[in-house]
Amino acid sequence: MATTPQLRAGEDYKTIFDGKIYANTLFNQIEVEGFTFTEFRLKTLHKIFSKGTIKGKCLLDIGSGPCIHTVIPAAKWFEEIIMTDYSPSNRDMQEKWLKKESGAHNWDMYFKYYSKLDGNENNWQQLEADLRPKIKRVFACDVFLPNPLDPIQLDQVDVICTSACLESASSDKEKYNIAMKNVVSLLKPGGKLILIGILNCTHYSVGSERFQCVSLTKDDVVNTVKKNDLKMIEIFDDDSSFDGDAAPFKGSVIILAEKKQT
Ligand SMILES: C[S@@+](CC[C@H](N)C(=O)[O-])C[C@H]1O[C@@H](n2cnc3c(N)ncnc32)[C@H](O)[C@@H]1O
Repeated sequence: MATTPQLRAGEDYKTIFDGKIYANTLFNQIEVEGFTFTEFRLKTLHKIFSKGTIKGKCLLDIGSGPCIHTVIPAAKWFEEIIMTDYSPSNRDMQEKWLKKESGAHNWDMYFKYYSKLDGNENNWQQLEADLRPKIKRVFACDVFLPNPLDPIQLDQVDVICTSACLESASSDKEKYNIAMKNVVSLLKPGGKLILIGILNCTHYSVGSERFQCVSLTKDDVVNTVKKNDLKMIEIFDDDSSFDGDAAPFKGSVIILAEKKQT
């Protein structure tokens, strides 16, 4: 009889999570029949950033994992982009990509996809060359600390982007709310949050390990945003679902919100 794998969480991200396997499992393809989450994220982020209104000195990406797909279309609008993660394996993958070291994930198809959305397919290597020097720092981060970047004291930033992190880090809705509150404390009043959330997902797998996730509805996400000093600007949703063991979920949402002036 098949046994259900133990659900991993918290400190397991420091010891067990393998960023290389995660990247290879979820980020070796973009267009997958019946699975539109990746394309939904790329098209929506492209739409959000190509207006040229979401810009500033610093963009902070929270719980980046080994990934850079969220910040490619942001590069030209910011002086600096900071990537963060709780897992050392993910931060190592970030550093490898930045330093072009062996073992780095190959993100070429993502640069090609965005440059095609820009209507300038041949420009993808320029997008890559523009992004690398903008990512000046990769920090450790724990969304359950009042200052998630502790011991770093960062000036509040213009824009925060976070994708599938807060629900993966949280065991319940109360923790999800605390994580959101801590993350929003890093944002300037008037600053923008781009929150990418995966819905109705209880776990996801990385290799043979299964990680917990708090199951959220769209209303849960919207209500948590509104509870945390944020004003909704725009909401995008996708009803794509997936029932394979890698990440069973139903739906995803991207919220663009603004931190209220106090
Ligand atoms: C499902 S992955 C998402 C990664 C990436 N942002 C993406 O879009 O694929 C969840 C991420 O949350 C990170 N994470 C888990 N607990 C965390 C915590 N307490 N603080 C910050 N990040 C955490 C994990 O290390 C992992 O990279």
